[in-house]
Amino acid sequence: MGAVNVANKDINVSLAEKKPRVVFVLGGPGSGKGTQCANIVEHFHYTHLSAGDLLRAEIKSGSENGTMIQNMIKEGKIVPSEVTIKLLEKAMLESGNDKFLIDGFPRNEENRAAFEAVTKIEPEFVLFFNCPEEEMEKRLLSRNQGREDDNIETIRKRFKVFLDSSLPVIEYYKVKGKVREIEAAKPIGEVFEAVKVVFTPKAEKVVA
Ligand SMILES: Nc1ncnc2c1ncn2[C@@H]1O[C@H](COP(=O)(O)OP(=O)(O)OP(=O)(O)O)[C@@H](O)[C@H]1O
Ligand SMILES: Nc1ccn([C@@H]2O[C@H](COP(=O)(O)O)[C@@H](O)[C@H]2O)c(=O)n1
Ligand SMILES: [Mg+2]
Repeated sequence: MGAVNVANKDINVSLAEKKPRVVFVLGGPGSGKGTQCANIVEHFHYTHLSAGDLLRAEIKSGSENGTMIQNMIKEGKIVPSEVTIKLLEKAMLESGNDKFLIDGFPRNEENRAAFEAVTKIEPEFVLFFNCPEEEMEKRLLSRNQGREDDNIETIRKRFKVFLDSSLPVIEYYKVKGKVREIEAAKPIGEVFEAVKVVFTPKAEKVVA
């Protein structure tokens, strides 16, 4: 345990030293976070880190936390922050980049406060994909990526967790003036046009 703590401390010191730029990408399940992050990476050269993808990779790796994570994901529940933050820190350090899209995190107040306390990183802004539930449900049920949580029973649980636990985090950042809200119930290209405006520096924006 001691060695683990020492290793974590080293990671935290170097992340704090690096002061990476972080954008949190939030929105309900199926709102298009991953899809739009892929576009942002291509155009703006961020590194995309999906908390859900990191957790799924952890299950596949045979880690000691794998079974716990798998059970939480099947139930649409939020994995303890300690686990997710360690995965994010490791991925950030290994990437070599200094700007990150952190997708699907922070998912609740515990995620938010723990990340800030451990990394001392404040997001530049929060990109929020706002999408009606019926559109998200339709997308998730036809995603066909073999995800164990893309079934109607788990989807409903995920929607409830989003409303109860994730929306308050978005509200927290709204009060701080950090939320950039995108209407996500449009075709992928149209959504990305709105995203581009958020990422384009003010000086480069063409005045009509
Ligand atoms: N604007 C859009 N219009 C129609 N379909 C979309 C749109 N954006 C994404 N999709 C499709 O919806 C599904 C969910 O998208 P995506 O995986 O990007 O969502 P997500 O927000 O990352 O979901 P999750 O939180 O479950 O990881 C995918 O099959 C994707 O191709
Ligand atoms: N901060 C997070 C993010 C995700 N999870 C768990 O993973 C599931 C899938 O997440 P996606 O972003 O890929 O949809 C999610 O429902 C949670 O069970 C988490 O615990 N903490
Ligand atoms: Mg996703």
